[in-house]
Amino acid sequence: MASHLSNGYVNGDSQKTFSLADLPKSNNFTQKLPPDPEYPTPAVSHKTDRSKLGPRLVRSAAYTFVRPVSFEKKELLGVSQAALRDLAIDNATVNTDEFVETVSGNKIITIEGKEQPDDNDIYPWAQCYGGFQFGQWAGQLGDGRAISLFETTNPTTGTRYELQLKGAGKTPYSRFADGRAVLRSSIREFVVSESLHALGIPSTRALSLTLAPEARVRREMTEPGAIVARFAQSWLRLGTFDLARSRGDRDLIRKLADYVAEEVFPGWEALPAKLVSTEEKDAIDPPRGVPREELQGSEDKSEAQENRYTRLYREIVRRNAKTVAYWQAYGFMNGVLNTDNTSIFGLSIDFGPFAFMDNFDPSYTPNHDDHMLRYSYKNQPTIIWWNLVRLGESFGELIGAGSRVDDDAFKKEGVKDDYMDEVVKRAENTIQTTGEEYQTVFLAEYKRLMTARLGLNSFKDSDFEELYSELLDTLEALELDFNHFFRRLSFIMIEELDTEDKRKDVAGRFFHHEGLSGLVGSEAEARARMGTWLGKWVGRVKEDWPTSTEGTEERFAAMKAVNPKFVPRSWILDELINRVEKQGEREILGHVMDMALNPFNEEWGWNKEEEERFCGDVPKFQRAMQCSCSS
Ligand SMILES: Nc1ncnc2c1ncn2[C@@H]1O[C@H](COP(=O)(O)OP(=O)(O)OP(=O)(O)O)[C@@H](O)[C@H]1O
Repeated sequence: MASHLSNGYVNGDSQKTFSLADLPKSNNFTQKLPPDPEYPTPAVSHKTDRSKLGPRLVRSAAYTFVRPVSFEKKELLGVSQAALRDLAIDNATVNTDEFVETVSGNKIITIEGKEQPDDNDIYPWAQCYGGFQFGQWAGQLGDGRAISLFETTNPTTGTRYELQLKGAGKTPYSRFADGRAVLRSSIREFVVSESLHALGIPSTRALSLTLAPEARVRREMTEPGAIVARFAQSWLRLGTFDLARSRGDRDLIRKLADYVAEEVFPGWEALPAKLVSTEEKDAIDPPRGVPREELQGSEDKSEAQENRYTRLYREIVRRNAKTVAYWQAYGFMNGVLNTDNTSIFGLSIDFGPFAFMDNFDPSYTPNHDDHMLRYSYKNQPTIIWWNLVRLGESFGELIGAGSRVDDDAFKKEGVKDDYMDEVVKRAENTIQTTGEEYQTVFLAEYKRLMTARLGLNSFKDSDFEELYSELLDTLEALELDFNHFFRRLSFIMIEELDTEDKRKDVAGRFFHHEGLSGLVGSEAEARARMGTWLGKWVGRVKEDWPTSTEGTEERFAAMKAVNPKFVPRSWILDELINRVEKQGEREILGHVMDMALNPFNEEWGWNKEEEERFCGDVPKFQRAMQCSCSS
C-alpha cells in the first residue's frame, strides 16, 4: 500500500493494539434495544434477499439488522492515525485484505465463516430515527446510508465506540435515495471529523476513507462513490426520541432513555445532581453520585423535584451547551442543525455543508440553501436549545412524573387526569430551568475558551464587553479572518505594543494581503480601532503574566496550544477534493490529514510552501464559500 497511508499522527503511547478481527467487540445496542419486528434477529435479516431490505416505515424499533453492500472495486485512500490509536487498531494491519474488506462493507467479520448468524451474534444494523428539519417535523428518517458493524472498547482507555460505515448501501431508512455517498462529501467528513477532535471539539470520528473508483453515484452530476468508516461513543440523535414521541411510543422512549443513561453514559449515578443555586460555579461543576432512585427537591409535589430522568435530560443539555460553546469559540458551523443532526452525547455530528469561519461574520451560514439563516453562526446556540426543547418534550412525561415515574400504573397507562396538571407543570418548569442551566454552561465554557484563546489566565467581568465584544465587532467591521487573528495574536510581544504608534503598526498584521476592502473605511481608522483593542488586550496580558522573557515564552506556548495554525477551511477542502478526485493525487490527502490531526504545529515537514499556503490568507474569491446539501 502507498506510503501516504502511514503519514499523520505520531503515537507516543504504548498500548495493546489489535487487528480489526481481534478487537474486543460487543453489541449492547442491538441486545438492549428493540429490533425491527419484521427482521427481529440477525438470522432472519441475513437470509432475506438484500434487495427486500429497502425503504419502509419501521415502528416500535430502535434499529433494523441489515448488512452493508460493498462495491466491486475499492481503493483505501486514507486512514486516520489518531483513530487507529483511539480504537487500539494495529497500524500494521491497515493494509491487509481484512481491514480493507471490512471498512468497505464487504466483510462482516463477526459472522465470518458462518452460513447463518446466531441470534446473539454481532450483526450490522441501521438506526431508526426521525427529526425536525428546518423547524418542520420530517417524520421517519433513520440511517439511510449508514450501517453500524459493531461496538468496540479500547482496553487501555476503557472508551467504547460504535464503528459504522457511511455510504454502504440502502437500508429500510433510505426513503427515495440510494444509500450511497459521493467522494466529495466523504473527503469532507473524513477530514473534518478528525480535525474537530484534534482541536478538542467533541465530534464523531473517522477511521478510513475508501474510494469506489468505478461506482457512479448520481447527484446533480454523476460522481464517484466512497465509504467512510466512522465511529462515535453513540450515534443516537435527538431525532431518535422525536420519532418515538411522534408515534406516542412511551415504552420506546423509556427504553431509549434507560439505554442512554446506563450504556452511553457511565450509569445513573454519574449524572449531575440538582443545582443548589444559579451560581456559575455550581452550574459548571455540579456534584454527581446521586443514587438512581433518589428524588431531589424539597417537597414531594414540588415543581422543582428532580428524578433520574431529569438528571439525564440535564446531562444531555449540558453536553450540547459545551459543544456549541466550542463551535462559537472556534468559528465552526455545522450548517444543518436539524434534530437528527444533534447528538445525545453532545458530539458534532453529520458533516454536510459545514465550514470554519473565514472573515468573522455572525450572519454567515455555509449552507447555500439556508435562506432564512436559521443555521448561521450567530443562531447556533439558540437553535441547539430549540432542538433540546423538543427533547424536553419527548422526556416530558418522564421528567414530569416525579416520584410516580416507577409506579406500575404510570408505566403502563401514562399520566392520569387527576395529576396531569402536576406533571405538565413540573415538566415545563424543568425545561425552563434547564434552559437557564444551558445558558450558564454555554457562557461559562465560551468564556473559558475565549480566555484561553486570548492568552489570559483569568476572566474579569469587563472582559466580555471590552475584549470579546469589541474584538468581534472589530473583526466584523474590518472584514478580518477569525482564526488567523488568534494565531497571529499568539506571538505578539508586550514591547511591540507599548506605544500607540506601535500598536497601529502591529494592527496591520491582521489585515489581508490585499489590504482592507474599500467598504470598511480608511486604513488609518482601521489601524486606530485595532490599535485601541490591542492596547486593552496588552493591559490585561500584563495583569495575568510576568513581563519576563520566560513569562512571554510561556504565554506564547499556552496560546499556540489553543490557537490552531491549520483548520480545514472550505477552500482547502475544495482544492483537496479536486486534486484527489480529478487529478488522481493521493498523497495530498495524507498530508492534509496530518495537518488536521496536528493543528497547533508550526510546521509539518511535508512541503513548507504548501503548508504555508494552506495556513495563510484565504484567496480573496474563495472566502465564505457555501455549499449545498447534496452529498
Ligand atoms: N444517499 C442517501 N441514501 C439514503 N439515505 C440518505 C442519503 N442521503 C441522505 N439520506 C438520509 O436522509 C436523512 C438526512 O440526511 P443527512 O444528509 O442529514 O444525513 P447523512 O449525511 O446521510 O447522515 P449522517 O447524519 O448519518 O451523517 C438521513 O436519514 C440520511 O440517512
